[in-house]
Parts: sequence; structure tokens; C-alpha cells
Amino acid sequence: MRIDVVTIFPSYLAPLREALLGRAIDRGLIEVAVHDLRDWTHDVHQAVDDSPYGGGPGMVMKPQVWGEALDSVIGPVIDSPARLVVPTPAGRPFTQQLAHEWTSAERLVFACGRYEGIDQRVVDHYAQRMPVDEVSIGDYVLVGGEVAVLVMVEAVVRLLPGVLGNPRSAAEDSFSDGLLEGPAYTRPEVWRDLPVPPVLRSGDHAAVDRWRRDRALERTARLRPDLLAALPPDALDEADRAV
Ligand SMILES: O[C@H]1NC=Nc2ccccc21
Repeated sequence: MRIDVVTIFPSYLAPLREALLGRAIDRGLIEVAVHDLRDWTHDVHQAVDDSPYGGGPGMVMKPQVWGEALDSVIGPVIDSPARLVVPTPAGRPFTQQLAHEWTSAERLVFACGRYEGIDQRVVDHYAQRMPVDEVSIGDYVLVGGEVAVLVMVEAVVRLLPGVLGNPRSAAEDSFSDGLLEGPAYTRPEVWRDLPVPPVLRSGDHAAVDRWRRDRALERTARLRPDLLAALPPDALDEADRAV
């Protein structure tokens, strides 16, 4: 998978080259290119934004600059293998399911908006030619899309074959079965007078699996009842319903 990010703060994306993602790049599992939007400005001030039509606070990013940048980065959009992703608080929610969908994309191109966003005609123009997703990572407002891109790239790349050491990890994520993960423990057996739940040291795998499922159901019911409500009817068996 090739990932391109266009931003006015390229250094914000430096973490993409660290740790797990950095290793995925080194191993050739992904290619990552970060582009400075200002490279496509032609004025001495390298202006990328302007006042909003209709008035109002803040600034809107100029369509011309974005058009030149995205044409250059995406290349010929006819039958382009790329998806254009525009992080915005006014977008559809980014979810684990969307992360899985994007793993089949040959290319992901992220357009990082700052200020009050990007002139809508940029999305409208490219949406006529290729898949464009306006996506939010949550109902709060960040200063720009760069942090959202870090979140989304990590969520997608970790799902790619070969990236995680243990593929079971991705299969057993929170949300993979629609529930939150239950609590996890490691040595020592007792820490500050707090013991590890004995069942986890019993060696009885069926009992451990049941215990973990019960804790996940309890945690989900307590913290995310919406996830429980969204489960398909056959997702919970009789033992689950007893929790
Ligand atoms: O992903 C969004 N969530 C919240 N705030 C944002 C601000 C700019 C771009 C994207 C987002």
C-alpha cells in the first residue's frame, strides 16, 4: 500500500516513520510520502488559505493550491487505484470496519485540512473522479487533520498482512467481535496486594475463555452499551446472556 499525505505541517507526520509503522516501511510493506502543500503555491507569501465567502470566523483553504497538489500527488485520476481521504470533524465516523475496508486500497491519499477546512469544491471535484471519504476520528475539534491521519494510518497499517508480529492480535482486537476487550494481566502474581484472577493461572483454557468473554461483556455493558445494542441477535449465546 502506498500512502501519501499532503499537509502544511509535514513534520507533524514524522511519527509515521517510527516503531511499527517505520518497520513496515523498512520492510517494504508500505510506502509513505509526505508532501508540503506550500510546494504548490506560487506567491511570495505561499498563501494556502483565504477568508470565507459569506463571512464568519477563521480561514478556508484555497481550492487552487489543493487542486495542483492533489493532481500532482494522485496523478491521472481515471481508474486511479487511490482513495482520497479528507479528515474533518464534519465527516463520517472512522471505525475499525472502515479501517478494514481501506486495507484493500492500493493507495490512500490524505488531504490534511487546517483552519476551517478546505474549500468544498476540492472534495466535490475529486469525488466525481475517484472514491473520496470525508472522515472524522471523533466528536471533538482538533486544530487540523494531521493527528487524525496518524490515527487512521496506524489503524489501517496494523491490519496489513505481515505488519503485526502475531496476526492473532488484529483478529482479537477490541471491536473485532463487537465487544471491548476485557482486563489483561501479567507477572507478578500479586502486585500491591492485588492478585491476578486465579482462573487465569488455572490452565483451564475453556474456563479462561469464558472468564474473558464475561469480563468483556461486563465492560462493554458498563462503558459502551451502544456496542451491545448494535450486536447481531445471534452474537450472544445463552451463557453470554447470563452475564
Ligand atoms: O477527525 C476530525 N476530528 C476532529 N477534528 C478534526 C479537525 C480537523 C480535521 C479532522 C478532524
